[in-house]
Amino acid sequence: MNSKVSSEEQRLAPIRDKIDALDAQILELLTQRAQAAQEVGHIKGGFASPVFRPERERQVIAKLQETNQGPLLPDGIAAIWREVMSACRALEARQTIAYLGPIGTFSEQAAQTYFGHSIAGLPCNSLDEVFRAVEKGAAQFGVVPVENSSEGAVSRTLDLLLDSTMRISGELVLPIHHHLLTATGELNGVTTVCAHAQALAQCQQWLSEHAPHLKRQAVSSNAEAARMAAGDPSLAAIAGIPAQVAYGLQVVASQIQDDPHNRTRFVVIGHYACQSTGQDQTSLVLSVDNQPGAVHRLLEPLAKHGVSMNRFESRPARKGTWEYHFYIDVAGHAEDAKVSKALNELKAMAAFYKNLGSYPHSV
Ligand SMILES: O=C(O)C(=O)C[C@]1(C(=O)O)C=C[C@@H](O)C=C1
Repeated sequence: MNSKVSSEEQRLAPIRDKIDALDAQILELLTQRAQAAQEVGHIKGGFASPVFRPERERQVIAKLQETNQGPLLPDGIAAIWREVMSACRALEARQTIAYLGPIGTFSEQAAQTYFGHSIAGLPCNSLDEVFRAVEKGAAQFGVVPVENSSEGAVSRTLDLLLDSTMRISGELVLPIHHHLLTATGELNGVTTVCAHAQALAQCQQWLSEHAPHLKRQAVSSNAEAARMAAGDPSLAAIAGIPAQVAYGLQVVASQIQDDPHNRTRFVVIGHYACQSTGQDQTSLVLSVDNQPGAVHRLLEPLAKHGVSMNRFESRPARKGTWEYHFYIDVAGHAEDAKVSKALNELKAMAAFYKNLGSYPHSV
């Protein structure tokens, strides 16, 4: 060992001893926390009530972020306590979470980010299957994409939310970084690039500039594209790092999405109705009779009661007529006084009204 290394080791040793001692204390505290969660689990078991409480988990994280003095960043606090609560929750009952598979999709990453890693994942072949899995009780919750910052709404999810009996009980926003991947890390012999249609659209400028010769082929998911590219030297895939790792691919070019801030918003679907936390959002689907000014009038109760609208999206009602469903997110919980008044008035005016759920805003 040279003297530089040995002096570094000498200085590190006492700090590492301190870290070991702190870890032992953290483990002791985590053990006590896990035992408390087990007690909560026994009480809930007696009432046959749900294990996962998104509003409580959000409160725990928000309170810690408020009292945190640094140097840990708020995102770090959220990531650590999501995993802590995931492990504690699994002691009460491991939750099964359905998402669009196969393994390595952004949906899987979203499910693990939101629920932590102490879950049983249920990868599904389609968004329809995710909804069915939760409806039938094969999973307690599902995680589905609703909108992307570059490509807009995920229309199949909107249609399924409209027809489903399930509620939205949470949301999360995930940065989406796409990479060009092949089995060898090179493009020699590659003729076609595969990805989900949304990913191809999110990378279209980059592909036109840097790989105009590649044929573009839309497949059911980016992870499926990665799986295909792993076994076929004529294929490249566009996918994220989880898919690259899952299928043992090499990166040809990283971060090829046209918008560096590309993000996707996911919602958590299930049967659970969240209580108010003071930091909530409510998602609605509405339609109005086809009359001049009807949409404007419909939204008046929101302004009147000071409820802000976070999102407004329209989808054809799929009846062969020029009718639309409006997907609206408003700030607040449906049981908050002013939101409740606004929604009652809005419901009275709408030709169709469905509350998809009130849930805590993402932290
Ligand atoms: O407070 C509860 O209801 C718990 O079950 C405990 C706990 C936690 O670990 O803090 C775990 C699971 C729930 O989703 C919420 C919180």
